[in-house]
Amino acid sequence: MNISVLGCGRWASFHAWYANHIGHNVKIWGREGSKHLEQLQTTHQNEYLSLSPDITYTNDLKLALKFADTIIISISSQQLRNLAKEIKKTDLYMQKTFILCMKGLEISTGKRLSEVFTEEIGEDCHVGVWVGPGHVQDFLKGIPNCMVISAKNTDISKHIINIFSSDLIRFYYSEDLIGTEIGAAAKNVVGIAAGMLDGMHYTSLKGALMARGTYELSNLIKALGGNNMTVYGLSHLGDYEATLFSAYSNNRCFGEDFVLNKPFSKLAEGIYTMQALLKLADKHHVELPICAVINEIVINHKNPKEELLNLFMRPLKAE
Ligand SMILES: NC(=O)C1=CN([C@@H]2O[C@H](COP(=O)(O)OP(=O)(O)OC[C@H]3O[C@@H](n4cnc5c(N)ncnc54)[C@H](OP(=O)(O)O)[C@@H]3O)[C@@H](O)[C@H]2O)C=CC1
Ligand SMILES: O=C(CO)COP(=O)(O)O
Repeated sequence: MNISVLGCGRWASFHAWYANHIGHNVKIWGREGSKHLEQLQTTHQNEYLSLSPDITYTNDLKLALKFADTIIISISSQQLRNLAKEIKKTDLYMQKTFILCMKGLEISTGKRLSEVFTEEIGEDCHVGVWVGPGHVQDFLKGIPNCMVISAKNTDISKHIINIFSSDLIRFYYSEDLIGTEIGAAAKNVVGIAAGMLDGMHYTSLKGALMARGTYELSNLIKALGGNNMTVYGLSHLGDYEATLFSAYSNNRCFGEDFVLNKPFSKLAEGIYTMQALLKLADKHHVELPICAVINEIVINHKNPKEELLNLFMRPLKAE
């Protein structure tokens, strides 16, 4: 089957590798001037992986959309609306299946990525999200993982699972798109908090962080109309190992480097997501103490140790 991958960074290149690995024909699209695209095109590799020479490349969005009926998108979440507008202009999206492989929320609106995409494109295509734990580095070593697909309609999820199942990735589907997307995006904020604890040598507080992180997110998911139990599934709690404990997690590394005053240049989606989550929390009258504290530290430059200790050592409160 033909698969197009829109995006050519860390996770998009993994998707291209994976689709090729399980026998699909793959075309990668990158925007005009993309250094990532140029590197892949000329060397067939990047800092994470090597790609088969069978994979083709383009910076022509129309060519990428014509190539396949199943299209993976993995770019930075804040750019999805712009890309969706470009896709809309091509008129080449009808009846295709778009799979959003990103973890974020739109900072200006708090909207989930499937909402953003559907708002721009309309209902003439199928949209699913593919999230859950997984790092390129682990998959490339052959270590399998479980991931989750969600869509408005379960038939779409099952269709995606049929195309992409393998011994390397075992899929589950979730009927709770709201909980799945919020959970996937929010785990990055908890990952930043975990990295800060690591940087402060307070790693043992990660147990409390996990207990309280799931609790506060479950309240938000419920208020948004999702299932509060989804937070304990693959998209959120199931991704804690890969984010709160993994040396490969950009979000955890960002948090650690932040408290150590070291620069961090890779994409840490949690920085944007925490701001979107706080808007949602405000609108729906839900408290998100962990998100609020991380926001105070990162955006308002409050003292990390003081803020995090205040968070966990708050006055008497029933669990
Ligand atoms: N287990 C999982 O499900 C994982 C999910 N992710 C998610 O994948 C997403 C991407 O992360 P990652 O690959 O690390 O990020 P990278 O920074 O490595 O790649 C981002 C890509 O987005 C592209 N891009 C940015 N803006 C635009 C735009 N306006 N139009 C088109 N392309 C654009 C960049 O293009 P350019 O090449 O020009 O810079 C780059 O190719 C994130 O949401 C992340 O959370 C990441 C890892 C694992
Ligand atoms: O989502 C991921 C692992 O499941 C990747 O997390 P980071 O973006 O923090 O590296």
